[in-house]
Amino acid sequence: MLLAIENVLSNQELANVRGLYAKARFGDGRVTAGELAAKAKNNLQLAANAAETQVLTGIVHDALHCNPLFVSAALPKVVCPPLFNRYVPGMDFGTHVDNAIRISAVTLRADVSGTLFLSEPEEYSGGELLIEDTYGVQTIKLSAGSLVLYPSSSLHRVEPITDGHRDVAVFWVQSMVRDIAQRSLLFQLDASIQGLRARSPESPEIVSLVSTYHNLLRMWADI
Ligand SMILES: O=C(O)CCC(=O)C(=O)O
Ligand SMILES: [Fe+2]
Repeated sequence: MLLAIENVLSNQELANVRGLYAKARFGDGRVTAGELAAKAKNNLQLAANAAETQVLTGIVHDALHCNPLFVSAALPKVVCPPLFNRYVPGMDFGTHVDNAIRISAVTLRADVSGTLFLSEPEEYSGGELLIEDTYGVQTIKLSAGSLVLYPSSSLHRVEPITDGHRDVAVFWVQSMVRDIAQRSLLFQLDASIQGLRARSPESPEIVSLVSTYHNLLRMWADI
């Protein structure tokens, strides 16, 4: 399941993040890449111990956990501290699949990968995120403050940047529901319940659908 979520960061949060990016000093992105990804990865990254990293991590984590669509789609058990990346002209990230296990301040199994866009699409050329999913290759370039989520098992790449710079925060989620098909069903069911609630709040079926949602979650979730 590939899902774009708009306006995950408010204008104020985005301005704060961009202010911190403007002050930050970036190093080589390969320091956190696994053996295979290191060959493909060609970008800049904020060090985990840089002064700005902790503040940025707090802003992104808070925004994610407050976003009902993110919570419903990812059913997060653990979200790793994001990597704060910048791509300048000539940089790219070749085709790869993300490591199954991410080891950082927290160790997790990567079920869901996320890119939170911090630059506007018109601020750089190239730099599309290409993700192979069941329906073919999807090309993603979202507005600043928006997010794409995709299964960590997907092959993906970032096309070379030819002008400007592409700032993103990338992160991985270990989901309470490991199985992607089960997670997708729960997401669809939750979306239907929210739609029904909005259109017809008095529907007696809501109680039974919510019960079904929770009973499926009880059956499938590991916490
Ligand atoms: O920059 C992106 O959108 C994705 C980067 C990526 O694939 C990675 O860091 O593993
Ligand atoms: Fe990746």
